[in-house]
Amino acid sequence: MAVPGQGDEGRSALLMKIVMAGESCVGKTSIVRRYTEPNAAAAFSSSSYLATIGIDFKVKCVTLNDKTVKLQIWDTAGQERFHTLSTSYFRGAQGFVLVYDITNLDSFQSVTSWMKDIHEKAGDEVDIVLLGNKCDKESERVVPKHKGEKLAWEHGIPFFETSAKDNVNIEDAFSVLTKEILEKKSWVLYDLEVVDLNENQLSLLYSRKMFKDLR
Ligand SMILES: Nc1nc2c(ncn2[C@@H]2O[C@H](COP(=O)(O)OP(=O)(O)OP(=O)(O)O)[C@@H](O)[C@H]2O)c(=O)[nH]1
Repeated sequence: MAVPGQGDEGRSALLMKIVMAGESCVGKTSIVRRYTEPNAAAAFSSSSYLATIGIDFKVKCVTLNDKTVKLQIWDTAGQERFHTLSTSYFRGAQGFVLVYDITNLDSFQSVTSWMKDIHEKAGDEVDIVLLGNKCDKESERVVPKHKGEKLAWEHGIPFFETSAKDNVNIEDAFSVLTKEILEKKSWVLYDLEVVDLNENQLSLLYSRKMFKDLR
């Protein structure tokens, strides 16, 4: 049986493009690191914050319904000056992790605008999971949990409160999202070959192949 993240990277696999979305500083990079890097906890030993410049992505292989699935997780920059660049990566995504910060009201109020961007660029059929991150900071909370639940319910999407810091609900959120994507009956997966052009930057060669029989 395939072991997630071990030894499957080189093999042709079903591929899902997942994009992180949400305002700056809500924790998108921290969530991706927590999910894809086993020792991500070390990242929280420092109080420094490095904004994502441009775009980055990580790859993680998981096994779903006995299929090896390569998750390509794009981490976009939330800063306004990168908005056009970030949203240009929405096209072709099958899933989105839309994040706000429970200690930042503006980040919650911008969720609807991010939803609009997602549907405009990626269509109405994409799967989205809404995360209220930094739930370890209960004393600084300004967005009640029920407001996040209500918003997610209005959009018909799953919702989790998460903490990248304490590793709360991160695995579950990605698991629910990837299962929803895989369960779509009329779904087409693209096999993308990721080419490492140099040590710092990655580019993509898209070789489109249809996978009709997913089960
Ligand atoms: N307490 C706490 N802090 C967090 C959590 N997630 C992220 N942070 C902190 O919040 C700050 C911003 O985190 P990032 O992951 O860089 O945020 P981002 O959304 O990727 O920001 P941009 O790159 O600007 O879009 C950093 O100082 C993190 O350490 C969390 O769950 N709990």
